[in-house]
Amino acid sequence: MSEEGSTESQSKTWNLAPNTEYRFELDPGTSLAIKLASGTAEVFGSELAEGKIYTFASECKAAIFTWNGCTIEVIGSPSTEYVSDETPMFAFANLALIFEQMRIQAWLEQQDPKPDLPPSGIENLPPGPPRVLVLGPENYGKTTACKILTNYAVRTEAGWNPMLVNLDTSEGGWTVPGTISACPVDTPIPTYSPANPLGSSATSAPTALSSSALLPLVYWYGHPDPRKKVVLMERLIRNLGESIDQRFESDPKCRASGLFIDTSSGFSLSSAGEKHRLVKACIDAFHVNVIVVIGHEKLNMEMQKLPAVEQSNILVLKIPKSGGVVEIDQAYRDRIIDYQLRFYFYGSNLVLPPTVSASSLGGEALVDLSLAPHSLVISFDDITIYRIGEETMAPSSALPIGSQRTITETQPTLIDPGQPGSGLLNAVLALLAFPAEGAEHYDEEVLDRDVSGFIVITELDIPNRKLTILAPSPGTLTARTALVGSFEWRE
Ligand SMILES: Nc1ncnc2c1ncn2[C@@H]1O[C@H](COP(=O)(O)OP(=O)(O)OP(=O)(O)O)[C@@H](O)[C@H]1O
Repeated sequence: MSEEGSTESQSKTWNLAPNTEYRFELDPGTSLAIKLASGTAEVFGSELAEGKIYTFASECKAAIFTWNGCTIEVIGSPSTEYVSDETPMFAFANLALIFEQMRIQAWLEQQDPKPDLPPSGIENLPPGPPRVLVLGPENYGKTTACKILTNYAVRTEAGWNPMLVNLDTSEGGWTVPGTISACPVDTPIPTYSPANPLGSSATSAPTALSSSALLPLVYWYGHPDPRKKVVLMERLIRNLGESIDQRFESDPKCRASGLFIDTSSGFSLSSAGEKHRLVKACIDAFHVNVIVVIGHEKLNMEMQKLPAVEQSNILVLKIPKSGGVVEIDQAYRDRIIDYQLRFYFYGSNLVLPPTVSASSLGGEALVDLSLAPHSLVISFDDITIYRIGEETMAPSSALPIGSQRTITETQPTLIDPGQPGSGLLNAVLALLAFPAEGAEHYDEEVLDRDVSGFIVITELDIPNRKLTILAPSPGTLTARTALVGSFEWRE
């Protein structure tokens, strides 16, 4: 059980004028409670209910925005707090309007017989539902933009359920870091902790599902930087795109709702000879028809001129960067990875201020989602572990003269846990979802399988050929196949 800090109980009231936001940042080990006393307010597009209390923890940095003015009561002591009247929320509202038009048109187009279509009212919109790729440098608010736009879509009366795609492998989205994932969203995504930036998923808590727990489709990449293994990343993006297409075939409402793709800054950086290769992969796999560039003129121009963008008539829109987006450093990023891994296995137990009772809480704050992971001892022979690519291999200079390395970036290499330096101790492993567990499969197939869960190797007993595993549930791991990357469990 992990504790998410203590909250001091002093309370402060803030009166927010229309179109302003209260921004706050929390220190490690502290938490904050905010009550909407009157008026209307939202956190990154997710509305707050009047009179309810919302909690924030794990060094959360966020803002309470109001369109019409409100009064909030803040219980606790954030390390930074201020009100700003300079926000990009009008730009987001305009984007939301454009995307709503595209959804309505796409939905009507899908009907049989097709009704007479009313004019969209907005000129030169690309055809089809909004399939939006969000790009920008590091710490520009890409994840926040995706959240706001998704939340504005699900809040309309039409009942849209857009697909949210997380390609930021430096953070886990709904699961652990190192993954890419997608999930249809039909209720607003709350913000309360960077341990689960896109809301809680069902994958970590099969016995404690909240009504809005999401079931994302997940593929394992294994590293924070998408440029580390570009060919592998392209292949996973293609796989995810195909899975989403299949989902859209069986769910026309989801198809018309469109999708939002969150990326890491690695997608926006052009490296020599491979200019915007991952952007092109996204355009192809997700049939992107809108690119939203956050606050970066040069990237905006590069996108307008990208042949793949010109050929497909993709609409490129630039929106300003919010002054509220926090510059986060590597140490904080490392702590977020730890929070996300810990949340996957242990859940969280938030300490409430003395004056706050659990019954007064609103939204989806996980006050007491304590999970009990299991420690299992298994034999080396029970599990097959692969690493993708060549990182544990001898350097090319150590190969015999004249011989060439034949292993490619996407070649699965079988790992022997008995080999010293296997890199398995404390490694995070993704368990693959093979339809028939234990059935024979080709090595290559491990590249294209989605993930059913995660485990950590906590002890390696080479003499007795045993592994001690931390697993979210007690089930057997016999004949399972797993992938290892570069993420480690830190106590
Ligand atoms: N208006 C705001 N007020 C306060 N905090 C904010 C605001 N907008 C974003 N943040 C916070 O700033 C941090 C960075 O934002 P975000 O994760 O959206 O950026 P990003 O561009 O996706 O980052 P990355 O480079 O890691 O992909 C997050 O903790 C987010 O909650």
